[in-house]
Amino acid sequence: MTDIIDGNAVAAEVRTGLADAMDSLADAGATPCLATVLMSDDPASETYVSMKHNDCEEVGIEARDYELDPEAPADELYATIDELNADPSVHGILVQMPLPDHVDEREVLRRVDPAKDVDGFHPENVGRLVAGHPRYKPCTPHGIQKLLASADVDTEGADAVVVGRSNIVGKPMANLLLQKSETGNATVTVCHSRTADLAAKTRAADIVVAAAGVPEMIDGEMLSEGCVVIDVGINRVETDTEKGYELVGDVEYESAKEKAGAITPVPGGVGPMTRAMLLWNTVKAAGDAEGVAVDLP
Ligand SMILES: NC(=O)C1=CN([C@@H]2O[C@H](COP(=O)(O)OP(=O)(O)OC[C@H]3O[C@@H](n4cnc5c(N)ncnc54)[C@H](OP(=O)(O)O)[C@@H]3O)[C@@H](O)[C@H]2O)C=CC1
Ligand SMILES: Nc1nc(=O)c2c([nH]1)NC[C@@H]1CN(c3ccc(C(=O)N[C@@H](CCC(=O)O)C(=O)O)cc3)C=[N+]21
Repeated sequence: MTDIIDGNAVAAEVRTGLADAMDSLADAGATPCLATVLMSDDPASETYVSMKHNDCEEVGIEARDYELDPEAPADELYATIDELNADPSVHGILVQMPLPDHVDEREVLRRVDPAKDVDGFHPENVGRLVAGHPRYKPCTPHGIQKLLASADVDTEGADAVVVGRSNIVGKPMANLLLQKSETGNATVTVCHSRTADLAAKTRAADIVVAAAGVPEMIDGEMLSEGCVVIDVGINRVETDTEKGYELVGDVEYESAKEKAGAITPVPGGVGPMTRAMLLWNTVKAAGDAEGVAVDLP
């Protein structure tokens, strides 16, 4: 029987598990606060930001919403970040990606105070992760670690293939799996659009993490019997339905499910975990900033 890894359920456990830390912070008179900054009118980005606000409300994190006109000068965004960096009541800052073309994304990532960088994208936090002493793990790979643990997947000595080498998913995922730690110790191969024979790599893998952004590119033929499949892809594919689109992953779910020992669905797999780990990082940020020891799930 294939184990369908339920991201909604594991994410709900993470949110419930944050209650102890929230209590410790409340005892110290502190309320964690996340500021989200949206400079886009892309409907998907708007949906994600509003879901993040709902999540915050559920666990008692204060969420502040900053919205900038996508046509506004980049300096306005930089000034907003500076203001949030300087505000001691803000513990975490999330600048929703992608940003308009005229904004220098690298400048944005450098500009966020690394102590408030709950995405884990600042070069200092990236360096700490690679060096093996992370402060904030990027939410998607961190969430995937929790999903693997929930399904009792032993990464030690496993052959893991990560498809995709982006700074927000592929690279940090590969680094975490490689880490000399309980949730690492895998032998990691990172594939990308120039990989010569992707199917040969994925077929040799015990764990496949698909994060390419190409709908259903990995099918059952490309997988070995009993492997673990983590589908990060969130692709909107047009349909005749009322919504006008359907979400599909980077994995062809039906054929992959026949081969896999465990698999994450889309939606309801990695996505909810990304949001849950954002809360986790925000509570950690608040604990660090307020000098309160917090017990995190
Ligand atoms: N579930 C969640 O919480 C999240 C989901 N996502 C989703 O995950 C997917 C990936 O996101 P992100 O990492 O930001 O994407 P990027 O577009 O930044 O990176 C995609 C990576 O996949 C590689 N790639 C593209 N096509 C192929 C191919 N045919 N074969 C092998 N590799 C390929 C690219 O290679 P190259 O470097 O050579 O161009 C690149 O390294 C998207 O669908 C995104 O929506 C993203 C973040 C969070
Ligand atoms: N600074 C920044 N940090 C991010 O973490 C970040 C970002 N920018 N830009 C975009 C990507 C994408 N991302 C998702 C998070 C949750 C779902 C999610 O919750 N998905 C639900 C479905 C959502 C729906 O219904 O549309 C699911 O898979 O079940 C998806 C995608 C975070 N990202």
